Amino acid sequence: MEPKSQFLNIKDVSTAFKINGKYYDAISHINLSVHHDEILAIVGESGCGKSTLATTIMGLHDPSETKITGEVDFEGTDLLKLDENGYNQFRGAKIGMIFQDPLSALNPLKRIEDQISEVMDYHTDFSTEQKHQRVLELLDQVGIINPQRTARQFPHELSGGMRQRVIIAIAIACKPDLIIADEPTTALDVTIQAQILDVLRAIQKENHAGIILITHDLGVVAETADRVAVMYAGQIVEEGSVEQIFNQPKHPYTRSLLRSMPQLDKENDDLYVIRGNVPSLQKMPHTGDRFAPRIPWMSDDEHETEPTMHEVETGHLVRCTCYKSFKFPDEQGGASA
Ligand SMILES: Nc1ncnc2c1ncn2[C@@H]1O[C@H](COP(=O)(O)OP(=O)(O)OP(=O)(O)O)[C@@H](O)[C@H]1O
Repeated sequence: MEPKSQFLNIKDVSTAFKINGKYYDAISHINLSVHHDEILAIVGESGCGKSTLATTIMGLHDPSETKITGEVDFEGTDLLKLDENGYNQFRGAKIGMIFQDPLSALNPLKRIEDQISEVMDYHTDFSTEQKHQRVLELLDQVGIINPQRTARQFPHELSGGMRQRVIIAIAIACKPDLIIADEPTTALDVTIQAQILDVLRAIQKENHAGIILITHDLGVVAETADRVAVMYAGQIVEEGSVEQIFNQPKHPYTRSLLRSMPQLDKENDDLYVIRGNVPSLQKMPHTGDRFAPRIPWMSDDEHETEPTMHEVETGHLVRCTCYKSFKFPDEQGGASA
């Protein structure tokens, strides 16, 4: 098999929001790449900066309220240098987006066909008939049973799962190389969730797209992703293949997330609860391991002062050397959780 080529390189990207006149980093010095033919999951609790990373790549921040540094190299173009017009050449065409809430992403007053055609109006010179055919093909590709009928319908006539399929159809209409899916299944029930993830996987295979899948749900990650980046408090704390992350998790945060995940085959009466909360932007520590306050039984000298990423195996990176001595209280005897 040919090695997968990387086409998105996020280099040292930080995004800060202006709060009461001062800038605070929501994501700090992110380095990450995405390859064709892969699903890269970004996981972490709410407030870790996952969506900020997605909206930074997509150029969706108001420059008067946000300070962004670094480089987002997409097939040779630094997206962060583009103005709104420049970005519009990429969004919808080479980069597709799928958000959590399909209802608010669709126009309630327009038929599904018109909403899918719109993106082609902008990025292709298809005739009306070509667009119509493509709409039917796309609806079929995302698993809609009766594309003719759905094309004529309005969003309120569709179920949540159907609407999310339509959003995916819009996102893939121009065969983008990159699809960013931010919590695409959170609003859906479990059965529909599985179907939508199947659709995403099929599209990734068919279109050779690279997909960034943002989720807080490790079950979704295990089911869907090829590679995983774990984010905590605006930083990537661990990155690796789905097998490396699930079978040999290293960072205390990754291990804590996995321990707090309900298991299908076990009684989940006393699931692990991660102490404390993700710090707010104003309270974000700038030195030391940002996760340290939530594992207070570890002593300061077990953490690096300025934690950096360490490659523990090919493609498996972990921030801070504290992973070497980290144990949960019940693994070391004595101290209580
Ligand atoms: N426009 C903004 N102005 C100020 N702070 C913001 C803004 N957008 C996000 N934040 C803050 O940045 C941090 C990261 O938020 P973000 O939404 O990226 O996290 P997330 O991991 O995607 O969480 P969720 O899963 O809840 O969406 C949070 O502390 C959030 O409150």
